[in-house]
Order: sequence, then C-alpha cells, then structure tokens
Amino acid sequence: MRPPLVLASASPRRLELLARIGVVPDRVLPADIDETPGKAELPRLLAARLAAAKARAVAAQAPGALVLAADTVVGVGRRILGKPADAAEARRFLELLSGRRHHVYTGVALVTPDGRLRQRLVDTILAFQRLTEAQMAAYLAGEEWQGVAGGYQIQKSAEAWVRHLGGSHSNVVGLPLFETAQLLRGVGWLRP
Ligand SMILES: Cc1cn([C@H]2C[C@H](O)[C@@H](COP(=O)(O)OP(=O)(O)OP(=O)(O)O)O2)c(=O)[nH]c1=O
Repeated sequence: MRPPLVLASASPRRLELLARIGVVPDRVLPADIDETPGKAELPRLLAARLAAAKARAVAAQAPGALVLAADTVVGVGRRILGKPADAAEARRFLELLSGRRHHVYTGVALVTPDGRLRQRLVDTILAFQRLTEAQMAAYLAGEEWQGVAGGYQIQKSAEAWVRHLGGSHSNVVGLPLFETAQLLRGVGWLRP
C-alpha cells in the first residue's frame, strides 16, 4: 500500500508542476517555518535547509504520510534573493539580475513514513539580458514580481529576458520535475 502523499507547500505552482507528471497529492498542508537566512549562509545551503525544515515540520503533523516539500532561492554569487518585500526591493533585485548570470536553487525534500529524509538540491543557471529602465518600470508596475524568489517569474513575461538557461526549467518555477520523480520512484511511490 502506498502511503498518502502530502505536499507541504502553499505554492499553487508546485501543485501544477506535480500534476504535469501525473502526481496528485492526497493532501496539501503548507509548512509554517521561519525562513530567515543564517548569517553568511550560502543560497544553495539555504534552499536545502528550508526544504528539509518544511518537510520535517509537516511530517510531524501528518504521521504515516510521505511528505514532499521544496524551497526555491535565487542566488547572485553569495547573495540570496528571496521574495522581495516591496517594489523597491524588487527593483534592486532586477538591477542585480540585469545583464548578469545567476543561479536558481531548489531544495526538494521527502520524509518517508518511518521518518527518513531524502533530499536533492538542483541548480539552474540563467543569464538575463540587460534590462532597460522602461522594462524594469513596466515589470514593477505589474504583479508578477510579487511573492516569488528573485522578484521575477520565468513562466510569465520574464522569460523574454532569458538569454541562456542551463539545467532544469521546472526547477526555476519551484519544483525540479526530473529529480522529484526520481525521489518518488526511489521510495516506490511513483511507478514505473
Ligand atoms: C525564480 C522563480 C521563482 N518562483 C517561485 C517558486 C516558489 O513558489 C517561490 C519561492 O518561494 P518558496 O519559499 O520556495 O515557496 P512558496 O513560499 O511559494 O511556497 P511554500 O514555501 O509553501 O512551498 O518563487 C516562480 O514561480 N518563478 C520563478 O521564475
């Protein structure tokens, strides 16, 4: 018998991405954890740590379930770009990303009913074109920058800025599907 699958996420994008590979969680139970980065914590380590913390927090509330969680962080060098608090911060993020290479890291964590943790950390590299003042102003006047890491959504109009993307596209949107499927297959939840 397959254990019930709980998606520990409030992100509608993660649910949609899972549906693409035919995975429909039995329950969605968002994790309420402190997402503050540690002092000098590297972006990829933050993504891994928070994904595990989300999965563990929800596993404690859902005994007997298989719990899947993820966390996505944008990294420019050692700098972490989380969700911008306001338009001014989103502007600073876009200025940083403009004409530069950056990374998007997603940590994926799975806690099995026996309490074991399995994890993946996926890194996608992107290069944005140089953004003009008019492009940034138009973007910030809309809503796409809100509530997302780095202050942009590759699945919407920001895709027009992507000169290069190396690695997983779904990773940028919040859940790397290849690695997630591998994790679910590894515990026998997903077949074949
Ligand atoms: C870079 C980028 C991020 N994002 C999103 C993915 C994540 O939902 C979000 C990063 O925030 P997260 O903290 O990873 O996730 P969340 O708060 O949305 O949901 P939960 O913690 O409950 O699982 O940014 C995009 O949708 N498009 C993008 O291009």
